[in-house]
Amino acid sequence: MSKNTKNEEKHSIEVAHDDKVFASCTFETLGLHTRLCNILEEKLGFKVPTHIQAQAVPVILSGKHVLVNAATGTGKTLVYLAPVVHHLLLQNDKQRINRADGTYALVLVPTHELCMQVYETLDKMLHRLHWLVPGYIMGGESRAKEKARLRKGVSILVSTPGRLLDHLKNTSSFVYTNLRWLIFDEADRILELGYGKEIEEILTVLGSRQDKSTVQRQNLLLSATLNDKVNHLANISLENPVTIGLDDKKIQIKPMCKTLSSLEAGVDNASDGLEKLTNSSNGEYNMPAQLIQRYVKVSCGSRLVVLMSILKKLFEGSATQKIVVFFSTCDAVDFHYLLMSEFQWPPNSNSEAESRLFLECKTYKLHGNMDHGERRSSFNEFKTEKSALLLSTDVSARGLDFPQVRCIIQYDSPGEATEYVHRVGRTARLGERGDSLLFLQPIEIDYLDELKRHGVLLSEYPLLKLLDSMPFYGRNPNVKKFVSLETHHWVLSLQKALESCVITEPSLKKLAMSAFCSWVRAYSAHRGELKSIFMVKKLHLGHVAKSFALKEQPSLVGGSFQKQLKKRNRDQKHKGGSKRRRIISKS
Ligand SMILES: Nc1ncnc2c1ncn2[C@@H]1O[C@H](COP(=O)(O)OP(=O)(O)OP(=O)(O)O)[C@@H](O)[C@H]1O
Repeated sequence: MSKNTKNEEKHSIEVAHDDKVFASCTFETLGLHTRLCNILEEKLGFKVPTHIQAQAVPVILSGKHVLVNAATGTGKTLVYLAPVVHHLLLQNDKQRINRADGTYALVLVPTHELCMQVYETLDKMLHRLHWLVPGYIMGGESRAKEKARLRKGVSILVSTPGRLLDHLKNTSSFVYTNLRWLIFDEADRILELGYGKEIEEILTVLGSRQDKSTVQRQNLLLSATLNDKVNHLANISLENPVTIGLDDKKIQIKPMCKTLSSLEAGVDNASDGLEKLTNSSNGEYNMPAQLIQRYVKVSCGSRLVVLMSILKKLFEGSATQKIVVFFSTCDAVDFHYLLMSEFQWPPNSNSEAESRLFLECKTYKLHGNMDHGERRSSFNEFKTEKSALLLSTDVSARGLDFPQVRCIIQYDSPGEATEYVHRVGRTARLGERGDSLLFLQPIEIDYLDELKRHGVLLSEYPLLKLLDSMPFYGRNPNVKKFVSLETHHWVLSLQKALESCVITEPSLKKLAMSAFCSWVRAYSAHRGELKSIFMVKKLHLGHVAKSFALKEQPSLVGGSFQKQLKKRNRDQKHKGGSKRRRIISKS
């Protein structure tokens, strides 16, 4: 948690350090409207603020521009929503607010799911305040319906950047002359996804309005991790900001001459501001203290078997088990989803009664290539399940609040350390316990040093112990213990069974081949220093194929893929930069 004692002194808030999550004050003592405090308790069940809420809410109430950096799952959503609702309640006490006033607060978020999630919290907060209208707009929804909603008036609007810009430009009935708050939630991710240009345009459109208007604007930026792009966004959007949750070493908001879009393209690395940010990118992350973080070292060809075994063990070991597994591509999610929904055990069983699914759990998937309806129902259903498995790309990595997720498995490595932090942040939220497991191949083990640079330390998962304990092993007393992973009886048998399943099911085989191809492409798209850890030329493509339960590397894919790789390398040399990974995992 933050060490920003200045703010604590300023607002005389006593934050109890004996409790790791909650502060020893009440929402009233933070200065929030009594009506809002009642709603927080009765509608949301929030009795006392979390530490970050206790620290940040009074500062935000004071009207300052604020940059908030706090660990995942510490309640940052309320940090910005509560002061906005408070001020609107006060305003309404003096002069009635109505829909025709248009939008008072804009919340920008990177993904649809986060948009819905923030909207739902807001909706609960405004339940009894009928004159304050919550709303959301986001890509993929009907523009006409959104236009109609905006025409009627939305007091607090949650949006993804592209769609907001669209309405700012094209919906003349969208009233935002009273806009008082502009909030960027998961600010770094918005920029990671390539929305830099849209953000600049949004700031220009809203900024020019602000010049003409008498309304005073307060801008807020929030994220669990920061990078040079957030520094730049902070620089162009915040005036004399208060930073909360940051020590001075971590970030210095310093003028930078670059545009957000040039930062996205990795152009002009030699600016003054970037020097400061190199320091910030070496800084330690705020991780939930109770999170148990481990890694498992697995050679490429055994990855699938190990994943399946660990999942089986976890689901059989507990009646209520909620797990999220992260993959690097949509194709990989589709393949593993179908495989896990079809793969039977024991294999080749004659009797239907004897043969069951290898993983007997409810399985969901979530990625950006799914249609909106499917994506929404997956998200909502997994949220309400007590025991289930979610296979996902990084679309779930940011901000999503799935209750009671006990374990995060990063089957494909996250790339930058910030992504690691957000992925594991889907568990161990608000002081709850949680485990995380990172898969690494022996050739990738230096990634642990990259995490260590940010103060993230992982212990090794006892893999052989797990494999020795699998039931199949018990039936074969002649097998020697302490054999290597690749020659382990359980591993060999399960791999064989998985390969037979894939080869006999054409749709599965097709998905495996596409997933193989996009996996290697994603692997080759790691940026900067990570390129020396995740080196595609060190991969044995035959073993990669095995990890998709393919007996051999698909020859067709291999040839064309090598050509694609060479072309990509040539293109990157010409462009002098890499736009890379986010394009593939734009989830
Ligand atoms: N004061 C509170 N009392 C009880 N629960 C709370 C309180 N504040 C927030 N929560 C709950 O804590 C969970 C995490 O909150 P939230 O999603 O805002 O965290 P976050 O810091 O934004 O996480 P991330 O960095 O992953 O986006 C949510 O389920 C939210 O409802």
